[in-house]
Amino acid sequence: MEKAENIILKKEQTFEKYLLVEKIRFSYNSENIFENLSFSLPKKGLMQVVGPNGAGKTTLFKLLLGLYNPKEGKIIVNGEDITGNPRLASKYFSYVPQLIISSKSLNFPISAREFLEWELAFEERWPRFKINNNITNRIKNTLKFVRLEETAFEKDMRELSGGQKQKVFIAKALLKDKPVMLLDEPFSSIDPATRIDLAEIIVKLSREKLVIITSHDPNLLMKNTNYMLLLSRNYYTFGKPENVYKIDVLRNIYGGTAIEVGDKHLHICDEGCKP
Ligand SMILES: Nc1ncnc2c1ncn2[C@@H]1O[C@H](COP(=O)(O)OP(=O)(O)OP(=O)(O)O)[C@@H](O)[C@H]1O
Repeated sequence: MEKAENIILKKEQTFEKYLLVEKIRFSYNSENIFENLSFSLPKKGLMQVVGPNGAGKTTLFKLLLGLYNPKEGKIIVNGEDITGNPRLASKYFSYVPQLIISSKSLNFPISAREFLEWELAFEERWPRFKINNNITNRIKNTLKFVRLEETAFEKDMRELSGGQKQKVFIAKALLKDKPVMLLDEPFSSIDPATRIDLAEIIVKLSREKLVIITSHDPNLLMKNTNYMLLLSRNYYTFGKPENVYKIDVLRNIYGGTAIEVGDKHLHICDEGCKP
């Protein structure tokens, strides 16, 4: 029989390849979004998923969250096969969806603090859950961690700016304290100053957990990025930025809108920039 301490050790073991995506094939209809997609990540750090509209970034997140079953392949977290199983996936992942600022559904008349209290009440399974000072303090500390100004804690969410709302949603995900955080385009519709603020928060988080973000502007976090997944339909490259974030790879993905500026600074042109 196995000794008790061995069993405990096994339970606490962290696999070096903490998140393993293995040979994923996925399609919504006849056309494959992913074909043989594989990558692996350690327990901590930052990965940026970069690719043009429709490349499959959000689909990848939905696969990680177990919301879709791939046609082939597996997703394994810390040795546990979570493929197509949202309940198992929710043990490991928290998710901040892309914030669509124009969405009326985000304009609910509830304060940031109340919103998070409700979130926590929903997460806690014990029936006598009551909001007390400890819970309120935990929420306030989380809101401070994401650098939401204290004057915004009690404001209705509909009065908050896009950046402030984004921070509340990151705080909501953080309260769940899951080992992997997925952020879908956290910088979209956010003003430049708040982007820098958010970027610093993301870097801080990536020292504690695995953070995966999708982005159209990888340069903002490039210095602190440990891995990149560059995606376009049926083509992908994965690796450390110094090995994969190269102009020829970007041109494969973005075509002529990928440009090299000055001293090897890579840039993906949007509407306001002419290649
Ligand atoms: N539920 C669905 N049913 C059918 N096709 C879908 C569905 N969801 C997404 N798609 C298609 O799959 C492709 C990948 O979509 P996805 O949203 O994952 O791309 P993305 O890289 O996140 O794009 P964006 O940068 O615009 O957010 C797109 O062509 C999209 O139209």
